[in-house]
Amino acid sequence: TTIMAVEFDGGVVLGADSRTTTGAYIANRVSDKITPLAERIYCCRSGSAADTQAISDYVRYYLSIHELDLDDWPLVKTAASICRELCYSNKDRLLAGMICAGWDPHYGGQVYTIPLGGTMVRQPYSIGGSGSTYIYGFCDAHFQKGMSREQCIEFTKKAIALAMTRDGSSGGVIRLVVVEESGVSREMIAGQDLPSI
Ligand SMILES: C#CCCCC(=O)N[C@@H](Cc1ccccc1)C(=O)N[C@@H](CC(C)C)B(O)O
Repeated sequence: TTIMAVEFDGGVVLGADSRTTTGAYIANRVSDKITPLAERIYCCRSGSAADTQAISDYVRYYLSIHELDLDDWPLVKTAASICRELCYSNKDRLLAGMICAGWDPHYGGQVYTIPLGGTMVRQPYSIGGSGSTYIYGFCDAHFQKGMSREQCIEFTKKAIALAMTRDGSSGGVIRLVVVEESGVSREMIAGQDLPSI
C-alpha cells in the first residue's frame, strides 16, 4: 500500500493506491483504502485490511454517537484520537497504519498520522504504507508550505504514481479524495493496471 494526505488552506487531499495482496497474489486490484469516518473526515488505511476495516467501523460508530451531543461538525482531532486510542491499546494485536484527515470549522484542513505503534502526530502532509519508503526523497524535495488545492492534488498524484511503479504491494488505480468546507470530491486515475483489451 501507498497512502498520503496533504493539508491546504481550507481542506485536505487524501490519496491511495488500490492494491490488496495476499503474498504475491493480488486479491483486489481496485480496493478503496480511503474510508469515511464522518461527513468531512476520512482515513487512509494501510496494513491489515481486516484490522483497518474494523478500526474504521469503530471510529465511525463512536463519532456518530459523539455527533448526537454536538450541534457542530466533529473535530478531525477527535476522530484521530479515537483511532489512536484503538490502535495504541490494542497494539500487540493489530497491524494498522492509518492517516486521518479532513476539515472542521475550528482548525480547517488537518492531517493526523497514526503509524503502527499507535502514536498520533499532526503533519502538514503524511505518507504511509509499504510504498511510502520509495518516495520520502521525492516528497522532501517537492513539498512546499502554502501549496494551493491544485498543487496539493498534483503533488499527491505524482508521489503515489511513483511509489506504485516501484512497490510490488502497491498498484491498480490512484484514488483521490478532496475534503473542504464546500464538500467532498473523489477522483480515480487509471494507469496500466486496468485491462484495456
Ligand atoms: C483478502 C485477504 C486477506 C488479507 C488481505 C490483506 O490484509 N492484505 C494486506 C497485506 C497484509 C497485511 C497483513 C497481513 C496479511 C496481508 C494489504 O494488502 N494491505 C494493504 C492495505 C489494506 C488496507 C488493503 B497495503 O498495506 O499493502
